[in-house]
Order: sequence, then structure tokens, then C-alpha cells
Amino acid sequence: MAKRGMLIVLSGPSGVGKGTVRKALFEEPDVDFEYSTSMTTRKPRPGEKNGVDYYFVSKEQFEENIQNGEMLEYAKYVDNYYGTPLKYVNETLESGKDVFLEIEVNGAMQVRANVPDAVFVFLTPPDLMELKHRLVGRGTDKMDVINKRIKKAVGEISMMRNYDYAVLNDQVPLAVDRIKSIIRSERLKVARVMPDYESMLGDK
Ligand SMILES: Nc1nc2c(ncn2[C@@H]2O[C@H](COP(=O)(O)OP(=O)(O)O)[C@@H](O)[C@H]2O)c(=O)[nH]1
Ligand SMILES: Nc1ncnc2c1ncn2[C@@H]1O[C@H](COP(=O)(O)OP(=O)(O)O)[C@@H](O)[C@H]1O
Repeated sequence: MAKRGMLIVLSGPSGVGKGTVRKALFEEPDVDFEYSTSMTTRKPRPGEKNGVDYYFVSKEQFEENIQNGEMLEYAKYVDNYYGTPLKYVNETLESGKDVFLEIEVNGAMQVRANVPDAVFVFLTPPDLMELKHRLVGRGTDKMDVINKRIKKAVGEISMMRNYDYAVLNDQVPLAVDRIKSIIRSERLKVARVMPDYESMLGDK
């Protein structure tokens, strides 16, 4: 049976650059993670595709999935549900492939409780002014939503201490390199540079 894959969880406040950094990371030739597409009740933004950016579903459908135990984790974030479908993550990890989740902090803490050997990375902005600047610059949310997201960010940033790693996203290529170092180091831990005692002792 294939060795179970590694689960890496990237969180951080809205607008810090999770999506941007994740896309840049996935373009690296030596990075080979499967991205778990989340499910949400949020309406698609212009250009977003169902099944690619998210699985866009109704509130009723989402609640049915929760009831049926089909979510690895889920959270309500600024009036909408967001969550990770369990089946894809389990099957992919079981097949030996590594999986990448990009989710907010409450969901990440649920994953922490259920998958203790997952690796938790918090992406942090240089400061709150820069975070607001990025949210405004992205131009996808109205000012009232941006303000709600910024308010939420303060609490989210205080959750950073519950993560294995904090990564500063001052510049995208630097943040990508930092995450790659974490992955390399975690792989070493998993590969465990340990002797194979059974073969050392020989057949008895
Ligand atoms: N718990 C959880 N959070 C998610 C999931 N997918 C996305 N999110 C988070 O929900 C928040 C809002 O997402 P979205 O509306 O797409 O805004 P954006 O990430 O700021 O572009 C972000 O912090 C996402 O990381 C998920 O499957 N589970
Ligand atoms: N290191 C960075 N420096 C400047 N702008 C950035 C950086 N990373 C991301 N951005 C910009 O910030 C905005 C929010 O990024 P996005 O990836 O959508 O964040 P998130 O997925 O965390 O909500 C986007 O306009 C993006 O281009």
C-alpha cells in the first residue's frame, strides 16, 4: 500500500495573498501537491469557475453535506459557509499523494483536531494597513465587506500561535521560497533519516 500523503494547510486573513502565493507555489517545477477545491455558498466572482475556484452550492445543499458527514471541516465566514469535502482529501492522501488546503482559521483548527499530523502554515501580512490596501486593490469586495474582513483579520492573526509555521508575505517569491523550505523540512521528518533495523538485523 502507498504511504499516506502529507496534508498541508495554508491559512491567513482574507487578502493576505493566500491564493496568489498558492498559485505561484503550484507553478514551481518541484512542487507536486493536489489542491483540494473547497465548497462555498458565496456567489462566484466574475471569472470564477464552478469546480475550479470553488464548488458553488446553495445553503441547503451545504447544510445537507454537513448533516451527512461529508465535510472534513467547515466554517461560516462573513455570512457564507466554506468547507472542505472529505472524500477527495481522504482518497488522495490514501493514494500517497500530498494535499494542499487553503482555508480560514476556524476550519484549520478543526483539521488540526482530526488530522494531527497535518502541517499548518499561517500566511501573515506585513501589517494591517497593507492588508487593507491589498483587499481594496484586489477590487472584488465592496467597502462594507472589506471592513468586515479587516475586523475579522485582527482575531485571525491572534490565532497564528496555534500554527506550526508563520510565513511573512511581503513579496510573493519570498513567501513561496519560505513555504518550499517548510515542505522540504517536513519531508525530511517524514522520510526520517532512521536506520532500517529489520534489514540491519537480517532475517531470523
Ligand atoms: N474553513 C474554510 N475556509 C475556507 C475554505 N475555502 C476558503 N476558505 C476561506 O474563506 C475565506 C473567504 O474566502 P473568499 O470569499 O474566497 O475570499 P478570499 O479568500 O479573501 O478571496 C478565506 O479566508 C478563505 O481562505 C474552506 O474550505 N474551509
Ligand atoms: N506579496 C504581495 N505584495 C503585494 N500584493 C500582494 C502580495 N500578495 C498578494 N497580493 C495582492 O493582494 C490581493 C489579495 O491577494 P489574494 O491572493 O486574493 O488573497 P487571499 O487569497 O488571501 O484572500 C491581490 O490583489 C494580490 O495580487
